[in-house]
Amino acid sequence: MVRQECTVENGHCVTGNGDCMTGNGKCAMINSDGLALVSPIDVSDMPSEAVGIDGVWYDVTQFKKIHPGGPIIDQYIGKDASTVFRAFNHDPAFLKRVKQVGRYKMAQHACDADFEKLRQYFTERGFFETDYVWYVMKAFVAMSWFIAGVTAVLAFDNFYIHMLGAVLIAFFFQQSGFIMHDCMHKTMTRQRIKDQFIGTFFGTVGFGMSSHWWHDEHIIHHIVTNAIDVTTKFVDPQMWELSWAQNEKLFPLFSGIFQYLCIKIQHITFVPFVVAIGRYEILTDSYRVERRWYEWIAIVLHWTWMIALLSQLPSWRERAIFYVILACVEGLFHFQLILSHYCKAFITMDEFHQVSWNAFQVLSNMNLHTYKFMDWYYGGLNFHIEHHLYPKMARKHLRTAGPYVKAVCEKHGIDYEMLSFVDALKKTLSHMKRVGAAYKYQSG
Ligand code: HEM
Repeated sequence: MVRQECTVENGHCVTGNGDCMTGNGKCAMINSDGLALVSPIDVSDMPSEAVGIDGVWYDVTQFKKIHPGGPIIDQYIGKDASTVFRAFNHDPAFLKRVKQVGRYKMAQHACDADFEKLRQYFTERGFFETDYVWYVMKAFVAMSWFIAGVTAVLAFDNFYIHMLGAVLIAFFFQQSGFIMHDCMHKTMTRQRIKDQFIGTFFGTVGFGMSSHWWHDEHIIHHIVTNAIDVTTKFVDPQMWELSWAQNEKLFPLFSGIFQYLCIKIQHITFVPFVVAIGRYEILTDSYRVERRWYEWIAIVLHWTWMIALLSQLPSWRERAIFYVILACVEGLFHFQLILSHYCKAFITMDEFHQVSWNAFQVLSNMNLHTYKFMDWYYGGLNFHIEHHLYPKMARKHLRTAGPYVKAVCEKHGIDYEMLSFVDALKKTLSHMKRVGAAYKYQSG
């Protein structure tokens, strides 16, 4: 950690920890990624398990057990959660459910006020509202891929058309995945139960993975993106795999000769692994953990239609090839999420609570540069920085939000990165190679 020159306005440090009382411009601490750090809050007199919002401690000892956002709230006990509370569009009225148990001195990052102003501007422009006509079209597109895929299997007696059917079904999976993503962020009807139901229809019955399992992991991924606590082995669950380490900070989680060999050749295995086993991995991961009966009904429904479709193919060989093609094409779609994060900043949980949450969302994300007409293919999530900063924003508005977010980043010197898919892949592969080379063997 080093000290950086900081900007002083009206006697206050506007770059870093807000303690620049001397005005000598040398007081803000920055970490190795160049992020300004604020001093940790003094919690010595915090009376109970409390979360800080806008300078007030709220006792969550009981509430955390029923918090709809899940146990991730634990990570904010004794911490200031004002930014993340707003990022998930919590209604301030929710706070009436919890008791105030004290006050604390907030330390603010200069950029946060601008990101918040942007939120208000986007709210006024209706970016957090649902366009139902747009969603009807999205559902129509997804179902069209499905009908085309099924028709290719049922109406033709030709091997190659059957395999084309596998590709079409993979596109149905992709579009269903995006709709499930919206629903699990509650950005469709914006009503919890309805969105979860629609999300389960597209994500579990359609795509085949447990949508609620995915939601539970995804919420954590959004809040502690690219973060790790080595002591407790707590890590962004969507950003770590057993077979590669995309950042040096993940090294303590790996050991043994098998993982050593995997990491050493990770830049070679990365693409084939994602394509060939990505789908099987995500499905089996979700089945291993899932215990909710309604999810299991949806999983059975998925396999019912899938087996019924496969049974229409003339031989076991053709069925096997069909599913492998379908899984590989769907595996290709996984790159989008991976490329948006893998070569970006990683952070320890200690530092995580000292940096600006907004600034770190920008630094731990990358946008994919593409033409507007291709947004359907990326589900609009090619504007991943905007999605992470404003997870409740309707995805049809992410592209429009882009230039505004970029302007705030430029104002505050935060590196806003946007690369083409090919450049992002090249950068990720050379990053994986460099990280793999740095890994030293650790016995298990
Ligand atoms: C005392 C403070 C808090 C209260 C009273 C509270 C309350 C709530 C409520 C009522 C919801 C449901 C909103 C809805 O369905 O529209 C919710 C959702 C959520 N909360 Fe909190 N929350 C608090 C703090 C936090 C903190 C500190 C975090 C981050 C670590 C967080 C993360 C979330 C997330 C991610 C969701 C959305 C879950 C989803 O979309 O399924 N909350 N919270």
